[in-house]
Amino acid sequence: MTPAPIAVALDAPDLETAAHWAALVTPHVSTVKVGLELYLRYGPDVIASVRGASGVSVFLDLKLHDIPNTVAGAAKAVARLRPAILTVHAAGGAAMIRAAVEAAPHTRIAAVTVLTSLSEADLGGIGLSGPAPDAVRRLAVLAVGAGAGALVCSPQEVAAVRQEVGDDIVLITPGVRPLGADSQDQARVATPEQALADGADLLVIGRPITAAADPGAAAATIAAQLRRKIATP
Ligand SMILES: O=C(O)c1cc(=O)[nH]c(=O)n1[C@@H]1O[C@H](COP(=O)(O)O)[C@@H](O)[C@H]1O
Repeated sequence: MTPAPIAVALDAPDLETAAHWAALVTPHVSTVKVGLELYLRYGPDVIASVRGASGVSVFLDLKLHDIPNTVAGAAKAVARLRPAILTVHAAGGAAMIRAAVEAAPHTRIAAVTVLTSLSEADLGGIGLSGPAPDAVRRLAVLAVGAGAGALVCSPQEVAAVRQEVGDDIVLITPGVRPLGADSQDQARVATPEQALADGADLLVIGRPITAAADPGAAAATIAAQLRRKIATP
């Protein structure tokens, strides 16, 4: 069966747990995501551990955000690990995004627009006034212009971003919660089915899968729902 377009966020405190989750979910999903918690604790070895024998795509979520020269060096340092996707913050600006794209030519650079944990009130607090979709669209256009091949936004903006950037850009949505699930620290959320219907290519899902009693079964259930949605849109 084709794996569902889900990146499971392996936000685990230790490598054994992350590798265990990865083994449980990889029959059902296309991608696993390594974030700051694991990478800062274990470094490059973590990539091979979660990739395992399955050869699942690895999404390295380091959300780089610094001056272009520093980001170029960081992107080059991790490019040799051949992650399928590497994140940078779009707010780092066009030159920074371009530096990452040039430094990691075999990795898709995904620009994070506005974190899904930020509400409209939070945006005002950091000086990004106006509705979240406006800021997301602005940053999306800037990032694509700088060569980003993927964008990260919430499912609430994905339809608008798709309209803005067309079909060639991979749209990635965290902030995904099955119906009735706790949104926790996520502010701009939608269900997996809605995210897919609105044009997301890859859904990032962490705790709704990894905190389940059986992460493999949780991943299989969401994957089956998405496959049904793909078959009968
Ligand atoms: O870049 C990301 O993956 C990301 C961007 C964003 O705006 N919001 C966001 O939640 N994420 C990541 O997506 C994952 C969401 O996890 P859950 O909230 O547990 O589903 C975490 O690993 C976050 O670091």
